[in-house]
Amino acid sequence: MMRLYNVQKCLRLVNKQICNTIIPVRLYGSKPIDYTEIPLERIRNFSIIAHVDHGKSTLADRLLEFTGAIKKTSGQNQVLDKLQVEKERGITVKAQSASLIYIYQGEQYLLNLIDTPGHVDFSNEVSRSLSACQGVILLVDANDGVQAQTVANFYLAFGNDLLIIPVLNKIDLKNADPERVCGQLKTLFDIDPKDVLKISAKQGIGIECVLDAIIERLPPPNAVRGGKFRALVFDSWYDKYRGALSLMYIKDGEVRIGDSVASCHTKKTYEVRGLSVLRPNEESVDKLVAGQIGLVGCNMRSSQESCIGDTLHKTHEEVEPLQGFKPARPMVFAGIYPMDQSQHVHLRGAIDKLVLNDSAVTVNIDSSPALGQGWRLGFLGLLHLEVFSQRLVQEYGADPILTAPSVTYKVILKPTKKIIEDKNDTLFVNNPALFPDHLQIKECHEPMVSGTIITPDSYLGSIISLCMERRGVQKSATNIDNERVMLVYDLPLSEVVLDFHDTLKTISSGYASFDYEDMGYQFSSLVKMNILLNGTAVDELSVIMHSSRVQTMGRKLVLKLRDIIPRQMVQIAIQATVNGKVIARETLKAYRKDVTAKLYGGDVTRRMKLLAQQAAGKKKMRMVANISLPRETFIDVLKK
Ligand SMILES: Nc1nc2c(ncn2[C@@H]2O[C@H](COP(=O)(O)OP(=O)(O)OP(=O)(O)O)[C@@H](O)[C@H]2O)c(=O)[nH]1
Repeated sequence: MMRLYNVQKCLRLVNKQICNTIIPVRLYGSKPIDYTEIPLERIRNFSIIAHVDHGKSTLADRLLEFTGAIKKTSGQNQVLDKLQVEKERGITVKAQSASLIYIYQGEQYLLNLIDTPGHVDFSNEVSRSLSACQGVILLVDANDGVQAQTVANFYLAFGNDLLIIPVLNKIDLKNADPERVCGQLKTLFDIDPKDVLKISAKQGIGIECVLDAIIERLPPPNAVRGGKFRALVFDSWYDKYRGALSLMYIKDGEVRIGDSVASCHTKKTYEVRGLSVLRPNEESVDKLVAGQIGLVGCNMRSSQESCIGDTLHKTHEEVEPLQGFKPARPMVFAGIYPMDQSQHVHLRGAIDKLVLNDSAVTVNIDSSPALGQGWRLGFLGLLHLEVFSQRLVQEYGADPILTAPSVTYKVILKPTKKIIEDKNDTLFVNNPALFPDHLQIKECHEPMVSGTIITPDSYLGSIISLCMERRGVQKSATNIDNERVMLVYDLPLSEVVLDFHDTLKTISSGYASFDYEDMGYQFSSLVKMNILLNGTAVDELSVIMHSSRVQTMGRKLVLKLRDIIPRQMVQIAIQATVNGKVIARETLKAYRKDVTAKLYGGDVTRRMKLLAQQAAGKKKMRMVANISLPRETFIDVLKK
C-alpha cells in the first residue's frame, strides 16, 4: 500500500507540473544539530548507483538542496564532485558522502548519502560504498533505459543483500519513455513497475518521493549503540596538516575526541584528534555513535596506516574485526617514471599520497635502463590509469612518464631441476621485459572477462564484427525490449583494456554501453615481440601479444618507430622479432644535423644559444645501443 501511495504521490507531483516551481529549501544550519541524539531507527545509510551519466550527482545535489544541506544554486551542479578531474571530465571518480537531516512526519531523520562513480573502472568505489549502506537508489535514465552498468550495479547491490529503490530519472526529456524502461526493469530484474519512482533530478521533480521512499522502504542500520566501539574504514584521503583522514561507518558503540583507538589490521594505536560529519563540508563534532558515518583524524602519517576495509576499535577492548571487502584486483599495469631522476623523490611522495585516496592502485618498484628508477602501478582500467596520472599532475604538480598499459599473463614453465625443487612452475608477468624465453615456456594463459553489451539492434552487425575481431566468443544474446539487445561475450582482457570501449561508442554513435567482469585465466597462444635497434633489443619497447597478431603488429611498430626516432649520425636498422625470427624491418638513414648551419655571420651569442639548446635536447635523450632515443619515443610507440 505504502509503495503504491508513493508512486501515486510522485505522479501527482508530476501532473501538477511543479517542474518549474522552486524547491523548498529547508535550512537547519542555524540551529546546531546533535546527531548523536537521533535514534538508530531514524538513520538511513544509502547509496545512489547508476550507469554513467544517468544523473547520480545531479540527484545528490537535489537531495542536498531539499534537505537544506546546501543552498539552492543557480546552475552550479555536482557539489559532491570536488576533484578538478571530475569537474573537467564531468564524471565522478571518487565516492563522496553527505549527512542530511530530513523531517518526515514531524520527526528528524539522519540520511547518510554516498554518491558513487558510474564508470566501470571505478566499480570498486561502488562496492566499498555499499558496505556502509542498507539500501540503494538504482537510478535509470528514462530516455537511455537500462545500460550495461545498470545491470552490473543491480547485481552488486542484490549480491550484497541491499534493498533497491528503482528510480527513473530525466522524465522531463522529450524522448523519455518511462513505460518502456519499466518494461526493461521487469524483464531483466523482475522489478514491479508499481515500485518504480519517476523523477527529474535536473528540474527537481519527485525529489520528496525519493526521500520518503528512503525512509519507508530502507531499514535502519543494523548497529548496536551500547556495544564495544567498532568502525569500518571505507575511504581515506590525505590532508596536508592532519595526515591521513579515514571515513568510517560506526557499526557499534561510540567514539570521542581524545579516545585511544587501534587498528585491527596494523595493530597500531592512535589518539583521536578530530571527528566530523560531512554535510557535505566537514562539520566538527565531539563524538560519533553507532549507525553514523563520519570522518576521523588521528594523525596517521603514511598511506600504509589507513587501510580501506580495516576495523578501528578502542585500544583496551578486544573485538572481532568487521568483514572487510575483497581487495580490488588491478587489471591494467603501466610503468611510471619521473621525467628526470632528480624528480624521483617528489614523484614518490605524490604517488604515496594519491594511493592513499585511491586504494585500488597497486605500487611496485621497477627500473628500466632507458627510463631509470620508477614504479610499476596496477589500475582497474585505462580510464582509471588516465585519471590517476591526471590527478598526479593537477593535484601534486608531478610530471611523470607512463609506459604502455599491459595486463598480467600467466606463464607455465617447462620443468627444470630448480622448478621441480621449488615446486613452482607458474609465473605471473605484467611487464613484457620479464616475459621468459619461448624455449622455457610450456604454456601461456591470458586473463579473460565476461563483457556485457547493451545496444539498439541497428548496430548489432558492426558490434558483433568488433567482438570477433577482438577474439571474442558470444555467450548469449537477449532482447530486452523491441529495440534493444543485450549481448554477453567472453573476451581477452588485453583486447578490451586499450580502446574497446571507445571503438564501441564510435561504431554505435554512442548508443551501446559496455561493462565487464573478471573471468579468470584461459589458455592462449602468446608470444613476446622484441624490438631491435641495430641488433640490440630495447626492453621498454617489447610487447606481449597473441600469435595471430604478430604480422600486423610487427609491421605497424617498425613503421611507427621509423617515423618517430630522430635521424642520427649512423644508420639504424629497426627490427621486430618473435622467437628469434625477424618479422618486419625498416631502415632509418644516417643524417647529420647542424642546427647552426643556416646562420651566416650575425651575432655569436645566437649561435651559442642554438648550440646550447641542442645540447639540452640531447641530455633528454637516452642512449640505447649507441642510439639516442628521446623519452617521447617510448611513450609515442606505446600509445598505439
Ligand atoms: N534533462 C535532464 N537532464 C538531467 C537530469 N538529471 C541529470 N541530467 C543531466 O545528465 C548529465 C549527467 O548528470 P550527472 O549527475 O553528472 O550524472 P552521473 O550519473 O553523476 O555521472 P557520473 O558521475 O559520471 O557517473 C548532466 O548533464 C545533467 O545535467 C534530468 O532529470 N533531466
